[in-house]
Formats: sequence, C-alpha cells, structure tokens
Amino acid sequence: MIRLGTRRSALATAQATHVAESLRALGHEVELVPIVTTGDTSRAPLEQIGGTGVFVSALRDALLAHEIDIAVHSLKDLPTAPVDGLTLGAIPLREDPRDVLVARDGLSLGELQTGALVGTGSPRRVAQLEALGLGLELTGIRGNVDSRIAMVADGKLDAVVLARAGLARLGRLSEVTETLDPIQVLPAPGQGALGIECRADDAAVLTALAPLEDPAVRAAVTAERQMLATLEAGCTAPVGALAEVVEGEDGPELWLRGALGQEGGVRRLSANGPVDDPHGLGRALANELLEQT
Ligand SMILES: NCc1[nH]cc(CCC(=O)O)c1CC(=O)O
Repeated sequence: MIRLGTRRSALATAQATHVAESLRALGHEVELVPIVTTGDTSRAPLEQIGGTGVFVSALRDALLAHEIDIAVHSLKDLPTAPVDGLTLGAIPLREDPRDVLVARDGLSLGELQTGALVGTGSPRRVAQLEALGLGLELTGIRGNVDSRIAMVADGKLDAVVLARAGLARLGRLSEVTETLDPIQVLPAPGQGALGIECRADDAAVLTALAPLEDPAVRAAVTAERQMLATLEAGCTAPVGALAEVVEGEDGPELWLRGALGQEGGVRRLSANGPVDDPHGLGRALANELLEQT
C-alpha cells in the first residue's frame, strides 16, 4: 500500500488522484491521505506566511515522519533547496506550461481597455504584463482557481491570469479567453509539471514511481529550477523560465528561455546546451541575466 499525501484543494486533489490512478494502473494499491498546510488555512498574502513553500512543508514533514510515502507537488510551488532524506522520485509528463487569460466577454489581452482591472498576485506576471505597456491595472488576488474565475464572472475584475495547467486539471479550459505566448509572458519555473516526492531511501516506492518518469520534462524543469536557484542566490526578483528539449542537428538539445523582472523592465535571454547538463544551462543563463544588471 502506497500512502499518497495531498492537500485538500480541488487542484491538489485532481493532481493527486491523477497520480494515484497512474500507480493503480501499474498494479499498486494507493491510499490518499489528506494533509492540511498553512497555505490552505491562511488568507494572508503568501509573502507574509513564508512564500509558496507553505504549501509543501507539511507534506514534507509527513514524508519524513513516515505518515505518507509520496507527496504530489506542483513543481512551481516546490522550493528549489533540496531536503535531506527526500528526493523527487518521478517527474511525469507535463501539461501545457503557459499562462492564460480568463477575461470577461471573451476578451484577449490586446482587447482589454487601458485601465482594465486584471487580477494576479504573482510578481512574475505583474512584471511581464507591465512590460507589455498596455496600461492595465494589476491588482493582487489570492484564493483557489474557482474563486479567481468567479471574480471575473461577478464583474469584480475584467480578467485574471492563471496557469493553463491548473484549468486543464480542473476541467475548466473552456474559461480560457487567450493563451499567453511565452514571448510575452514566460511561465514560472516548473509550471505545468508535477513532482512526486518520496523518501530517498525508499527503494520500493522509487521502483514504483520509475515508470511515471518523463526524462525530457525532468531535464527541462531541472534547468528552469536551477536558473531560479542561481538567481535567488543574488536576489528575490520575479522570474519566468521555460525549457524544452528540441531536436537539433546533432541530436536532442535543451533550450532555455529566462525572464527577470527588475526596476525599469524585464530582461529576457535564451540559451541552449546538452540535455545531460540542465544544471549547467540553468546556472549559465541565470549568471548571464545577472551580468546584464
Ligand atoms: N500558484 C498556485 C498554483 N500552483 C500550481 C498552479 C497551477 C498548476 C501548475 O502550474 O502546475 C497554480 C495556480 C495558478 O498559478 O494559476
């Protein structure tokens, strides 16, 4: 029996159920164990309660205490610092990593009027949307995906920006009025991907998770997360990153695009490197972004 710890939110439950079903299809018995985190019980701005890490620390504690055997995380909410005794046993196939606009009356970004009220609490989205120069009024929001969409339906906001992956997992893709091109808005590092965490010495669980692994996604998100980790060493700026394995002339290559929001605008760079060194690529692009400052 594999005990899978999950937060209770609709998105977390959808992700956990998806992983549980993949494991059951491989012949494993899986039990879902609900875990409550500070991020779920508090309405305070995330920066005040410790950032997105609040969603994962309770799950990690439960893993280390042997109360659960695996935890399913949205990789974009998983801090990059490694935890002693834990490892990402599998990184499965990724959903579409892009951000989307959910706007009233089916509007796209370019159709929103100057001064239109757009909800997002993410410094990464704010920096990149402001850099577009559309004169949008950006306002911080929190809450689950349903309540954010409801703010548009209720007329409180003209639009919200969300991760396409979250809407896909909740069956709400019909709400999308525009998928944002990464040339305009780069997603968060790891967006759309799941990380399945387990104890590093749990050989049985590591074996069970192995078939869920997607090596190209692992390489891509490793580069994105390394870029973030290297940048955080120097500053806490809004960061977008998106990597992909693409077929080059001499075989597969890893491409990484990065965006760093700063006073005066957003810096963007891209670079490529060998698929087997995502850490080197992430570090190199981060250092290049920092050198430009
Ligand atoms: N910040 C919360 C969060 N964490 C993961 C997702 C969506 C799913 C994903 O990116 O994997 C979301 C919602 C959103 O940003 O719209």
